Amino acid sequence: MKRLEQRYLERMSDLYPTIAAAATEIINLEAILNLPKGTEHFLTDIHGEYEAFAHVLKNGSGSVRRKIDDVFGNTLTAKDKQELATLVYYPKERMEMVKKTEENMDDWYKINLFRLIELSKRSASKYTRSKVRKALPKDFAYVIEELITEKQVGMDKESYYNKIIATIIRIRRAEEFICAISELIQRLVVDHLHILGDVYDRGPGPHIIMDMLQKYHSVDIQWGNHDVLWMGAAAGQWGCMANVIRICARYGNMDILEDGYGINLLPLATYAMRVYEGDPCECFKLKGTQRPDRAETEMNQKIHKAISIIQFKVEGQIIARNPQFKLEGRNLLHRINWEEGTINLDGTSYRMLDLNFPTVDPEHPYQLTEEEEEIMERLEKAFLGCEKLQSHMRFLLAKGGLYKVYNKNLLYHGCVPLTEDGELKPVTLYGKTYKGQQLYEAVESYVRKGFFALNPSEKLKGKDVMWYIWLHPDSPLFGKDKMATFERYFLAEKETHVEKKNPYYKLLEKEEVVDRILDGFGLLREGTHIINGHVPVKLKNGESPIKCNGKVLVIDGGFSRAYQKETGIAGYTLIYNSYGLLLVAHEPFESKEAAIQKGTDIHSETMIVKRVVERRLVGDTDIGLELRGQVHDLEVLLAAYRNGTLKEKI
Ligand SMILES: O=P(O)(O)OC[C@H]1O[C@](O)(COP(=O)(O)O)[C@@H](O)[C@@H]1O
Ligand SMILES: [Mn+2]
Repeated sequence: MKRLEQRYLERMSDLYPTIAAAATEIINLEAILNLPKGTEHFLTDIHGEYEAFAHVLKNGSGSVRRKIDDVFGNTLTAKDKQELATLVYYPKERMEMVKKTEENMDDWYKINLFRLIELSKRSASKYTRSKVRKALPKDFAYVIEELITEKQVGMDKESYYNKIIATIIRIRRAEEFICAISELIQRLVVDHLHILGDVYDRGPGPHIIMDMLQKYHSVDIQWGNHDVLWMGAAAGQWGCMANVIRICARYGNMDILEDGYGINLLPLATYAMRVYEGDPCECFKLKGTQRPDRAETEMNQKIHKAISIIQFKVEGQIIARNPQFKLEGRNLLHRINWEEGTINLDGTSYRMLDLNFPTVDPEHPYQLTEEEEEIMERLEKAFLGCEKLQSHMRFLLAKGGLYKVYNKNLLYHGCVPLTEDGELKPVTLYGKTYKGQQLYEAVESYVRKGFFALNPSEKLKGKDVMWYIWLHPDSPLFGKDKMATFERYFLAEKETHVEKKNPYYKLLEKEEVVDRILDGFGLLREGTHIINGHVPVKLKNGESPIKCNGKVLVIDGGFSRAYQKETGIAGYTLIYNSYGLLLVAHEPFESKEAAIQKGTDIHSETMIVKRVVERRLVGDTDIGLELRGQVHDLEVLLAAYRNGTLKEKI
C-alpha cells in the first residue's frame, strides 16, 4: 500500500515537479471551486423537431434573455433587448435582414458590437480564463479575449475598445466577428446539456439533431425508447428495423431514411405498390398534415401497410424465439377469424377494419414471403452499412446510457417499474431477476452487447433486448402494459387501444415511493431530484410536471408537434443554474423564419422549482468533488516535498 502511494506521488511529481508548481495548482483549483456552478440545460422528447430544438439550444431556454436583462436592465427597451437576443440566436440571417433597411450599417455594427461584448463579458464571468479560452472561436480568439478581460485601472479602456472595434469595422470583418461572438455567447450560457431521450421518430429531422449534438460542447444522453428502437435497427434487429420504417412511413418521413441516411427503400416501395395495388389502405393513413402530392401519399400508405404486416410477422418470430419474454399474448395474426372477419381478444370478438392481407398465409401467419425475407435482408445490410447512422449510434453509446446521476439528480427517460403497492418490481430477463438500479444496469449492458459482444448468442440476446426495451411491459423505457399497435390500426373500438401505464406514474406523488426509488439507486433522500420525460404532461388538463413537492419533475411537454394538441404547450425544459432549478414551459415554435423576421422567441414561462439560499458553487457539484480530491492529493504531494520524502524535479 505504501509503495503504491509512493508510486502515485512519483507520477504526480512528473506533472507538478516543484513545490511552486504544486502550490500554484492548489490555488488554481481552489479558485475554480469558488466560481458559481455552470448552467445545466435539460431537454427531452424532441422527436425529430430540429428547428424547435435548435432554437431552444440557441436561447438556452431563456438563459440568453436572462443575461441580457442582467446586463442591460432598464437601459434598453424591450424591443432592443429582443432584437439583441435574435441577433445572438441567428446572427447571419438577422444581419442579412437588417442590411435591407438600415442606412448606416457601420453605426449599427458599432452599437451591436458593444452590446455583444458586454454580454459575452457577463457570460464568461462564471468561468476560468482557461475554460473561456478553450471556447473562443479560432479566428478571433485573441481579440475577443482582449475585449472581454477586465483591464487594469488607470488605462483608458473606452478608447482602447473603440479603436479595436473601429478597426474590425474598417477592415470589413464586423459580420464575421458578430457571428463568432454570438456563437460564443450561446456556448457560454449553457455549460452542460442533458438529453432525457426520444430524439427520434415522429418529426422530420432526428438525424439533424444528432449532427447538432455531436458538435455540442458538453452533453449526456439518457436513451429513450425511440432511440433504442433506432439503435436496434442500426444493429440489424429486424423487429426494430420494421418499427423504425413503419413510424417513418406513418408520419410521412421516408426522407429521413432515404435522404438523411441514404437507405434505399425502393425494393420495399415497389413491393408495396404491387401487393396493394387497388387497395386504398384506409387503415394506414398518414399522421399529421396530409401531403399535397396524392401519388406520393398513396405510395406512402402502401409502404406503411406493407411494413406493418412485415413487422407483425417478424415480431411473432422474435416472441417465439424468446419465450421468456412472455409476450405470446401480443401475437394476434393467428387469432384472426378469416371467414367472419373478426378477431377474438380476451373473450370479446371485434370486427377487423381491414382484411386484405394477400401476403399472410392463415396456416403460417408469421412466415415472411420469400420477397419479404429478401427485402428485410437488403434493409439489414443497408442499416448496418450506413456510416452516418452507425456514427450517430456510436455517439449515443458513448455519451449515453439508460440513466445518469449528475449533481444529485437522477435522470432517466421513462420509469422505474413498480408493483401496484409501490415496491420495486422484480423483473426477470434471461433467467436472472433484477429491480431498480440493477434492472437498469442489466438492460443497458445487454444493449451494449448487442453492438459489441463477440459471442453470437450474447449478441443476439443484446439485439432482442433492444426490441424488448421498445415495447415490453417491464421495460423501464416503456412503462405500459402493452403496445397496442395492431389494435390501433385494425379495430375501431377505442377501449382496445388503451395502453395502461405502470403504477409508477400514479405513485409519483407518494414520497415514500419516491424515496424507495432513490434508496434503490443508493441516493440521498434529501436534496435529490428525479427528472424524467416520456409521458406528455397535459398542461391544458391541469396536469403538472412538478410531482411530489418538486422531488420529481416530469418534463415531457411535447416538442412533438403531433402531441401539442394534447399537451397544450410545446414542451418543457429545465434549467439548473447557480440560483436553483427553473422549469420553462414553451409555446409552439412557429418557424426559424418567423423567429428571425419578427424577432419572436418561443414565448416561454418560467417557474422556479427551487431557489437555493446561497448561490451554488462549482465546489458543490460532482466536478467540485473531483477537484477537491485533486486538491487533497496535491497537498499530500506538497507535504512529501516538504518533509523530505520526495525530491523536486528541477
Ligand atoms: O402516436 P403514435 O406515433 O402512433 O405512437 C403511439 C405509440 O407511441 C408510444 O406512445 C411510445 O412513444 P412515446 O415514447 O413517445 O410515448 C406507444 O406507447 C404508442 O403505441
Ligand atoms: Mn418515450
